[in-house]
Amino acid sequence: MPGARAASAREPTVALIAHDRKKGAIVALAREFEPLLRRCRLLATGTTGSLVAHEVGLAVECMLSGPMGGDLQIGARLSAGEVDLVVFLRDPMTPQPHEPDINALVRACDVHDIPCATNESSARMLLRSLERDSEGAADS
Ligand SMILES: O=C(CO)COP(=O)(O)O
Repeated sequence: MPGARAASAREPTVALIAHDRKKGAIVALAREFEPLLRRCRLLATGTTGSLVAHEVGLAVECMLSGPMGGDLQIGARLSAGEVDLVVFLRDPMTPQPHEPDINALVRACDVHDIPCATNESSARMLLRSLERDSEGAADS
């Protein structure tokens, strides 16, 4: 996958983002993949990042909170080639005031062909794949 492109040259950068009703799910995912995520560079929107850092003890570079422009900041980093994988647990049941920013980030993933998981099952698949890639890189 495209994320593997950069994984061999440097540690992969993973962006973590979750809407409020998905905060518990992102913390659970971060706990589940903690050994992998510890070997990655992590970016996150503000509240998500603080929560993951506090609850799981991972080092996270926090952007602004999503509604204040954090999704756009991650989109800019991604467009500059600095993000390898995005986990964006969106809440499909709650309208968001910054819907255009959310769409812009998901669009940036499509424009730059960066894997983007928007639910927990797909996040697990992508993170497992990254895990396998990083184990392969460690073996070679
Ligand atoms: O709103 C978000 C993503 O669109 C998430 O932002 P926070 O992590 O700051 O809650």
